[in-house]
Amino acid sequence: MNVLELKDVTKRYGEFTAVDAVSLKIEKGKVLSLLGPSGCGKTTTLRIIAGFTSPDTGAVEISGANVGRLKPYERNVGLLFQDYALFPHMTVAQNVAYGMRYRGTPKSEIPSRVKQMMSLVQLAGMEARYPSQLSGGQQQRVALARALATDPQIVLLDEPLSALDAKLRLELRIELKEILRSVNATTIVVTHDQEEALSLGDEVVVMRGGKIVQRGSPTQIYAEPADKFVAEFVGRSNWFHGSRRGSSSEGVCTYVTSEGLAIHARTPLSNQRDVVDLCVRPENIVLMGGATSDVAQDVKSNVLAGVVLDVAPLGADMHVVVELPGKGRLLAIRKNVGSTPGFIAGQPVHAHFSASDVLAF
Ligand SMILES: Nc1ncnc2c1ncn2[C@@H]1O[C@H](COP(=O)(O)OP(=O)(O)OP(=O)(O)O)[C@@H](O)[C@H]1O
Repeated sequence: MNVLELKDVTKRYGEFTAVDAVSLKIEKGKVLSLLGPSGCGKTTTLRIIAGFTSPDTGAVEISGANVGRLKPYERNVGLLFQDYALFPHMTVAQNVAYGMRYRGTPKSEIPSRVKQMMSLVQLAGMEARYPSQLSGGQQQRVALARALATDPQIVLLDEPLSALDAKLRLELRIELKEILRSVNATTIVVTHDQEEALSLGDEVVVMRGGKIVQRGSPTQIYAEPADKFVAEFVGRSNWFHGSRRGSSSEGVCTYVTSEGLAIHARTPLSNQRDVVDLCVRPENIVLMGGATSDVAQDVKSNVLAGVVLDVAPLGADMHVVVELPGKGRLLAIRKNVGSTPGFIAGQPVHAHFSASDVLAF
């Protein structure tokens, strides 16, 4: 059963189309991340669902009912918006209770519900404080408690963690995920941060220019991006621009870059164009030391000779930049290297990656 359905929703501001024929369904208990660059229409989509903005065409249905005529407070929606701060003159408890009073929850039930919400967001005991007496992270947790207090059919979170510093952001992200799962909240979370989108969402919807360009599981979005935009926007990548040489062998085409690099890529028949952009994820590149490669290069693998330019040990991962003399640079990421010896700048290496790990657009 779909808790929310958007049917062909369009919103224009003058000549400008902010949301362009967006259709979307979300099932009960699922978390959907809406990801895209600034200005792609994420917030407008959320505002349309919440009822703050009316679409020009299309329909919004919540649990099968068209809510087009309902005011925001009449829609059973919980909100945590960027510009929807806590009320500074109200205590934490009053803030959390706010939506319940509005929605006509019996007065006698409110204190116990506030208590329940405070313990859910791990702030029990802070009910009497004012927002100014809380840290940024605590304020966001109160805002989340306020959004969830009415047990809404759908929870809309717009950049819920963006105001926090990096460490707190990560901590609260994990907590947010747990809380949403524990109350089985059907949620749309808007973010321009790809890591946040991939880690929070059961599914990710990528938007560009008001349109949905791809919807899929976090793994699909990363491993099978629908186009160059998604591949560039989600995750890190190395790019080559190549022209096809000869015909394909076993589904693998060879492309030559303007710098003269030959790259083999497994490309579906439908996409064997003459000029393509090629993408290799840094995690798929294996580096081997030594000036000569013992691995025979066949059409299914790529072996590029280079020299280590820079090594950045980033915790468990190691980022290695390789200079391909006269032919550009490559970033390789070695995961979970732990205490294994790394590479050093100036060291000759060979970068190996399979043709099936090369995406062609
Ligand atoms: N009330 C308005 N009047 C005119 N243009 C608007 C209005 N609201 C939004 N827009 C435009 O619509 C586009 C989409 O805006 P929206 O806020 O939905 O983007 P977003 O993807 O949420 O971006 P961000 O990540 O920066 O918040 C933007 O180009 C914005 O300038």
